[in-house]
Amino acid sequence: MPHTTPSPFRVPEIADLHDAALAAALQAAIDGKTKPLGSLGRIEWLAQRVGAVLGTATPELREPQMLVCAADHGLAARGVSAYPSEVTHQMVRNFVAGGAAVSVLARQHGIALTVVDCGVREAVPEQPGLLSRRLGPGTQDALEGPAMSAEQCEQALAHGADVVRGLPGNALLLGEMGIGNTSAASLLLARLGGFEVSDVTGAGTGLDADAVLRKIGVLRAVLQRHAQAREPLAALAAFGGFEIATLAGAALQAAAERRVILVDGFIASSAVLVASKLRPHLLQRCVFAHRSGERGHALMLAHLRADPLLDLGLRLGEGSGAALAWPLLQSACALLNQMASFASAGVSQSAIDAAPTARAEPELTAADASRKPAR
Ligand SMILES: Cc1cc2ncn([C@H]3O[C@H](COP(=O)(O)O)[C@@H](O)[C@H]3O)c2cc1C
Ligand SMILES: O=C(O)c1cccnc1
Repeated sequence: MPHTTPSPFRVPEIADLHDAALAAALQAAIDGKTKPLGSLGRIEWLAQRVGAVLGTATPELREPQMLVCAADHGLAARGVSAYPSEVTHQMVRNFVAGGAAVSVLARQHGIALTVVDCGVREAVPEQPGLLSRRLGPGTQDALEGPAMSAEQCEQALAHGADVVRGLPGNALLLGEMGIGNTSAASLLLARLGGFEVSDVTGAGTGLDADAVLRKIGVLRAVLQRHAQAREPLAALAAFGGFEIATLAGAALQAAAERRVILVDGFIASSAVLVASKLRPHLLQRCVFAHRSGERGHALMLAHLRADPLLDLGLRLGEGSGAALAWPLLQSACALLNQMASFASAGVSQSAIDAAPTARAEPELTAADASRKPAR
């Protein structure tokens, strides 16, 4: 049964988080800890980021929520994935039954898991842990027309925002499932990032080299078919999918509520890409969990000027990389809140004046991002 949206979607305002006094207080707290200056490396950046999002120098993460949005793609019938569309609903059942990678990792780390059927071809009945926000049995074939209508796109965004409003806690982890969705993510990145499609298209679930070339050919034709779809929401409607649009709405709402947003791999990043084109300050609330092995993710991260926490060669999706990175956020907060300071522990500080270059790495600059997509 289709879920009716309570109200039309209005893209929420997302304020600039920049707060020099808080950043200085966080830096002073980090530098005052009993360790050589800058020695916790990127964890110091992470403490800064989480503190900035939660608006305090003593941040506490509460009730983390993993949101896995699932849907099918009309384009999957064009042979752009190594697996058939049935796998989407089979995996949705697996998520809820607790047997998927993301189920195991979420359980291990005490992260609540909510799966949303945004339009899986074969509907899975609503049950504990599974919400139905279906917009149909998958998107249309993007080679024939837009993957979804403008109304469906707006509905999906509204669904994502609505689901987040109903979740407790102050941290949201983004995951997804949908056979064919690396194609949608590549299309969104090519169009919104201005990249050549062959530079941002990869093997997904495991296509061989010839099949990747055929996939690139299909995606190039889709881009030509929708040459006019240049605005973020027009591109989202043209290329899909329902799960990516729902995640984009979820990210916008989470950002408006000042939740920490932990982004998984290539596909979750594509939802954040769309959302950030609508509201650039959203990126101040994001932590990118890892650099996926999927071709295109390194360019996506560079385009977003993001430096991810992990680089493990993951190419799974589901939110698995976000769940793996989660304990690093917990550690950053624990260190900030529990480590002794030089003053409290009576430890002598360096005799040499603090060298500014030894401090936590600042955000990547545009120049850095183009120079070093890798860490
Ligand atoms: C068993 C299985 C479990 C998965 N879990 C995530 N994905 C991942 O693979 C899909 C994207 O790749 P493509 O665009 O090539 O279809 C998405 O569903 C993604 O989450 C899976 C894929 C499979 C086969
Ligand atoms: O990085 C991802 O999200 C990804 C990569 C390959 C297949 N599915 C997901």
